[in-house]
Amino acid sequence: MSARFRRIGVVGAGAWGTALANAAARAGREVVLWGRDRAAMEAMARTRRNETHLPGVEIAASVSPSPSLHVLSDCDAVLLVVPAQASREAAAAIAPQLKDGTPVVTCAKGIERGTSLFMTQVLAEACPRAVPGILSGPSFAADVAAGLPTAVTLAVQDFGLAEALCTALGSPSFRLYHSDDVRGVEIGGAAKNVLAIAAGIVGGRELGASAAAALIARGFAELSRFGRAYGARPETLTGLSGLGDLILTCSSPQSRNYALGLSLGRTNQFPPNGKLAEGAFTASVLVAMAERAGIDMPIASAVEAVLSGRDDIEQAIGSLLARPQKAEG
Ligand SMILES: NC(=O)C1=CN([C@@H]2O[C@H](COP(=O)(O)OP(=O)(O)OC[C@H]3O[C@@H](n4cnc5c(N)ncnc54)[C@H](OP(=O)(O)O)[C@@H]3O)[C@@H](O)[C@H]2O)C=CC1
Ligand SMILES: O=C(CO)COP(=O)(O)O
Repeated sequence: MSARFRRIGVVGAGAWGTALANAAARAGREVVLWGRDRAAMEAMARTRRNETHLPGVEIAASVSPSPSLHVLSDCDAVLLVVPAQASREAAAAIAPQLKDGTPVVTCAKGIERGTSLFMTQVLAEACPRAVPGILSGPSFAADVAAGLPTAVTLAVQDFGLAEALCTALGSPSFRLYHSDDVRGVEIGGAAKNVLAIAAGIVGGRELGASAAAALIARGFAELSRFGRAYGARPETLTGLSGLGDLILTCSSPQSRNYALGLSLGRTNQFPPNGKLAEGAFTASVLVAMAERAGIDMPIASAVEAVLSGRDDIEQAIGSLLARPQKAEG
């Protein structure tokens, strides 16, 4: 039993929040799962299911779903698991409840539009008394909830705290690697979502396995260039939260970002189900930040041009094929 992190708060009862609540319970923690929809949280407490966001999964006995923010006041650490663009609002809402110095680990993958801030920077502004961290890596909520083997990275500036949090939340099926490269971890998660939309387009247009592999390799070059410019360490970019998550998200229709691209590639239409694809919200801010830093990101730029309606899919694919790099890197 981790005496330091007995009680964990999970803020956001979507697919990933619910899966992480169960993972923390599996690690032996007492968990409160907060969601903003009172009726949904009451139903979750009663039925032990979250059929809206994570169907077919039983919520563990040591997870207490609640619509009340007060339940966070005696949490030893909090996971913030809402969409990237909602993170500021959610962090500000929980801030008055938390004890000074509570670790708050954001699990969102994106960059805030309007401010161009990474997720832990948003946290630092909206919840200044918390210690910010980030959890990211290749992990579908359904896989984690099913207890399938997954491995992700949790980064906090204080390496010892990162290690302690990993010990408290990890289990044999949910392996947590600790890091103090906060920026590197958050960049990987944000950038890979945009690149996965391009991978989906390539899949949807049936351009072949060779093109799919080229897209991942060249996408990784873009992610790495962006990461280097914004302070990521090389070993983080080649690790779980960078290359690892890029490979997962660029190769599986289970990914909502890939599925968005797949639909665009097949039918030129957005998918009808309206599921959260973070890359669609991150593309414009990622490309603008790349331009400001003087970085070439042709794949991300092609995605942004399609999403903003400037290019159709044929133009986007054409611009990718027409822009060979002089040298790799
Ligand atoms: N699903 C996955 O496999 C993984 C997801 N992630 C990341 O986790 C983040 C969340 O994704 P995921 O859980 O899948 O998304 P979902 O769409 O399943 O759930 C999002 C949840 O956030 C809640 N929410 C939205 N806005 C607010 C707000 N302003 N205040 C409070 N709660 C809010 C929603 O509430 P309501 O139901 O009321 O709308 C919903 O419960 C994303 O950044 C995603 O990239 C990371 C790894 C894996
Ligand atoms: O981040 C994820 C897996 O690591 C989930 O990917 P999607 O958000 O594209 O579904």
